[in-house]
Amino acid sequence: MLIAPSLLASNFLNLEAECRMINESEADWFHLDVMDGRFVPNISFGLPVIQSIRKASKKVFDVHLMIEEPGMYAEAFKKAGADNLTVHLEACPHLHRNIQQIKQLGMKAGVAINPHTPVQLLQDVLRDIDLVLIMSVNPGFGGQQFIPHTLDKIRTLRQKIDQLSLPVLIEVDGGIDLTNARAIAEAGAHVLVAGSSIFHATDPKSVISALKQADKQQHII
Ligand SMILES: O=C(CO)[C@@H](O)[C@H](O)COP(=O)(O)O
Repeated sequence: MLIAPSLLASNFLNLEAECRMINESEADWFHLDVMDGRFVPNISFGLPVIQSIRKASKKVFDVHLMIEEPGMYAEAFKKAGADNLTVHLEACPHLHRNIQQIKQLGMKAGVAINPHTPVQLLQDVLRDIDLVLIMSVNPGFGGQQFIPHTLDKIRTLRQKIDQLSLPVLIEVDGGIDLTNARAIAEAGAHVLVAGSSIFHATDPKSVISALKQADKQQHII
């Protein structure tokens, strides 16, 4: 199980310490949520912030673009330090072109889908991408409740990926904590994104370690 703490829930006044905590933890990726106030009704942070924290960590930078026209900025995010670049299916009328561009720039290509979007719509790009980001909340804000129907979407997608033997990771994002991580892992997720449950905890590193064991808990208990 890969763990990607979502920096959106971190203390922006003390980003250096938050980065240090992630570096010292068992987290695998930094999850970075970029919002434009158009595709989603919120504005977060962008290129200068990612460029700055790139100097503070060697971990994988997993950038989730909740923006319109992501193709206009793909090269800039590569230069800022993105390793994975994920665009929303709902924001991309030319999704295949966006995926090709991301891969040509040397990044892993991800496609995110909103809670109302069926996983079946990914069928014709599944062979071209490195990861699918299944949103388990409506994108735009941290601290929301996990939408239970997401579990069915994860199971359906995992079955398809296994059936085709594709090296595609399933990443799940929104409302994930220690109460639901095991169910999400059992449904077939490979990567868990968590914001509030990590950064609002008294001991964030131990939450990260516990989330990392989510797929093994049944053997521990
Ligand atoms: O992309 C998003 C929200 O749009 C997520 O990455 C959230 O930031 C996850 O935060 P929590 O739901 O874990 O607080």
